[in-house]
Amino acid sequence: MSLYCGIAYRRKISQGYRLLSTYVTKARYLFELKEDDGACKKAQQAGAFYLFHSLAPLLQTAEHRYLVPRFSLLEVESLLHKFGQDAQRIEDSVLIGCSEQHEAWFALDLGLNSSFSTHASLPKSEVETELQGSFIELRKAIFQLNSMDSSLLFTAQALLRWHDGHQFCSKSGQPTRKNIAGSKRVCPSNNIIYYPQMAPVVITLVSDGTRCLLARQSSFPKGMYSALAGFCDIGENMEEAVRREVAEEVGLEVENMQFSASQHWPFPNSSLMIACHATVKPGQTEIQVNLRELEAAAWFSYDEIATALRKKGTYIQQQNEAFPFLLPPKLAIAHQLIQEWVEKQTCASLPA
Ligand SMILES: NC(=O)C1=CN([C@@H]2O[C@H](COP(=O)(O)OP(=O)(O)OC[C@H]3O[C@@H](n4cnc5c(N)ncnc54)[C@H](O)[C@@H]3O)[C@@H](O)[C@H]2O)C=CC1
Ligand SMILES: [Mg+2]
Repeated sequence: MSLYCGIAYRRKISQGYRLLSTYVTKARYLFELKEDDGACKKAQQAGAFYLFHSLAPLLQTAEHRYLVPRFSLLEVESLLHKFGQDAQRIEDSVLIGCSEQHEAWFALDLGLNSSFSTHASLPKSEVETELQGSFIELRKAIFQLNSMDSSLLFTAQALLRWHDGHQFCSKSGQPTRKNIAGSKRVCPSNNIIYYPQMAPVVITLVSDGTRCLLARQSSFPKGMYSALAGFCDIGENMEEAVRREVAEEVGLEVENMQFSASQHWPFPNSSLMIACHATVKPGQTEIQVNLRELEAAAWFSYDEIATALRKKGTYIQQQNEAFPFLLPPKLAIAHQLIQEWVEKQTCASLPA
């Protein structure tokens, strides 16, 4: 091969003929299904369906874990038929992901009102018997789900809830129509497109260098304390929201902050949790709790937090034990912030 030809060959490779990674082909495949109703409908044929009833996922118990069954299109169609519903109800389903082999995954709620079939919801307990599972409230199930299942079910529940709450155009009042993937809804009278929204929420672990600040709302489980959190106001960036929320909730001024990670959190509605660490000015650490927002807030020492992190057992077991306070569940990004803080404190205390 001549030198030129070799260079041309290399350029050809660099111009995108190289093999795309599995992640890239998966992302592009899902994008195509969201944009092309025909492709999405075709993907349903060989796809798999997660079933919900009034936003509770169908789960099967196996020892101390929950399994999340998936059903083929044929199985879902025969279930609908068995309970006197037309297969058109499948158009209420939403695309929630796909496997590396491009098996598309959908979620379908059998309990919410259907915009496609006049029938009401399927009878919950009979469907549970038929499918040998139970529809379990997601917030209760998260403690016994693995992270991949919980992430998929979080997305599914958030999307199903969004469609259920956005059946009409907020401008014309006309019924809106979802696309096959459920990635948008359109008003046929004015062509306004509605996209599923997440509300941005900042969550901050405030430290004064040796202690961290945790707070609780009356709605939290008994004894649980968490990092400070708050919805971003319109027009605010993350930094401004952190400063405002800390000032509002505990009367302190944040000095520095450092982004940590983010998380989709579907409870009670879809929030995008933007997590960061923040420090307050040394000497300016006197908490003044805003009792309109919080039930309590306090500084916690490294030892108290490290001991709480070492607590074993389920949430309920921990609650029953006479333990001064509980930390958020591992799945919550608040727990990750607290874990990071303890690791940082541990490293800082090691001899140089
Ligand atoms: N995943 C995690 O680790 C954690 C998640 N969270 C979540 O963060 C969210 C915000 O926490 P809060 O302290 O309650 O927020 P917050 O401190 O902003 O107080 C809630 C109040 O914000 C107002 N608000 C403003 N925009 C809102 C919106 N888009 N939706 C609902 N209310 C809005 C309402 O008046 C509401 O009562 C909650 O949904 C909670 O579930 C909270 C702590 C930990
Ligand atoms: Mg808050």
